[in-house]
Amino acid sequence: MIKVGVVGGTGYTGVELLRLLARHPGVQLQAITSRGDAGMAVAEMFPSLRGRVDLRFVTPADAELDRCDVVFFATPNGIAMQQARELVDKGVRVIDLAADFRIRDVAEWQKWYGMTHAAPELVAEAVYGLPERNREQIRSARVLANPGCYPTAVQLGFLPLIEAGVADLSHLVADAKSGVSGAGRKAEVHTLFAESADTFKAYGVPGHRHLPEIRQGLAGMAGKAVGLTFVPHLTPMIRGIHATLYVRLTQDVDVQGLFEARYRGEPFVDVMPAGSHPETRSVRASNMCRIAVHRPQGGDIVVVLSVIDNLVKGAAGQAVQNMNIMFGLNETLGLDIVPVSP
Ligand SMILES: NC(=O)C1=CN([C@@H]2O[C@H](COP(=O)(O)OP(=O)(O)OC[C@H]3O[C@@H](n4cnc5c(N)ncnc54)[C@H](OP(=O)(O)O)[C@@H]3O)[C@@H](O)[C@H]2O)C=CC1
Ligand SMILES: CC(=O)N[C@@H](CCC(=O)OP(=O)(O)O)C(=O)O
Repeated sequence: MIKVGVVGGTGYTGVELLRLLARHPGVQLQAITSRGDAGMAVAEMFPSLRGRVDLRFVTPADAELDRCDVVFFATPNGIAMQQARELVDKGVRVIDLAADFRIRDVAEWQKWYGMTHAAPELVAEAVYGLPERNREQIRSARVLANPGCYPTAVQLGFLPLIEAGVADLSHLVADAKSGVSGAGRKAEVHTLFAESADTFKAYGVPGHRHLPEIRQGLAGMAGKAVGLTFVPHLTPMIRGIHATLYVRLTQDVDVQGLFEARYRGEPFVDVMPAGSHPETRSVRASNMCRIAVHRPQGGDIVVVLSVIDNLVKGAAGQAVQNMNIMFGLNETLGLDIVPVSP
């Protein structure tokens, strides 16, 4: 059994991790932290976990995380980087759901995240956990940077076209919409029901912190820098990301065949039949990314539609997928979930 610690068990990605780990046959939950609710039974805060998780929250200081085999950080940016060194030195593997280890250029990270990096030497060795791209490196990772939610949906949608060298790399466009749980559980005015329901808006147009992460990933696929416009939107739904991507083809290819070939055998990417329009509802609560590819009126613009659940393939589910790979388990263990519909 893999002994697991979760730092940040009271947040949305934290409770999603608990939902997945509680039914994972290879895992034993060892410690779940909360600073403010230490002492409370986890199942008292989250009755959905009654009969599944019998631990109480403990403070991070009391969690004895060094007794774990792996620790998930489901915490705000800037927390994992303070504790990862000590854990890794004690042989504990770290999976960070935040962005501390995602950007290889530390100066670039510091610019976008507005803080000084506490463990730049670990950034160099950290592995970016997008299994469809980095599966081999993930196996031996000691520090795993779990991708952001928008970056997961966007990168999986662009990947086959960029790897095949058929995309105009100077003008990639990603128009993405997220449910409100993407902003986390902490209280903020813009996520109040009366502020976020029955309305729709873009944000972060001049520059969102996922822009450098996506650009880095796409440049890695292309072998050179890419030009990307990324516009996130907040939609009045709880879960889900819908990314609409626009790519100009530089040569005539069978795009449907290209996507099907690239993702054949991938357990968590479903290339839908030509002409499909995937809904976020079709992946809700599951680790699946569903993709449809269009070429409107047979022109040279490809429109890719990519949907994920931001809390699962966009966070906790992908983190468990990465843990499975890191520990040599079947990659789908604990993740065989039929989406909730409606
Ligand atoms: N929501 C989403 O869809 C996605 C989120 N992410 C990333 O995952 C991380 C967690 O997000 P999310 O679950 O939404 O956030 P929440 O705000 O819902 O939860 C944050 C958690 O972190 C804990 N926490 C806060 N500060 C500290 C601290 N200084 N030390 C230890 N624990 C702390 C809180 O617990 P307590 O206060 O009880 O200690 C809480 O459990 C973030 O970095 C986010 O950017 C990534 C992809 C998608
Ligand atoms: C809807 C919403 O607010 N989404 C968040 C992104 C989700 C997230 O937490 O991503 P990171 O892990 O990279 O920080 C945002 O735009 O800030």
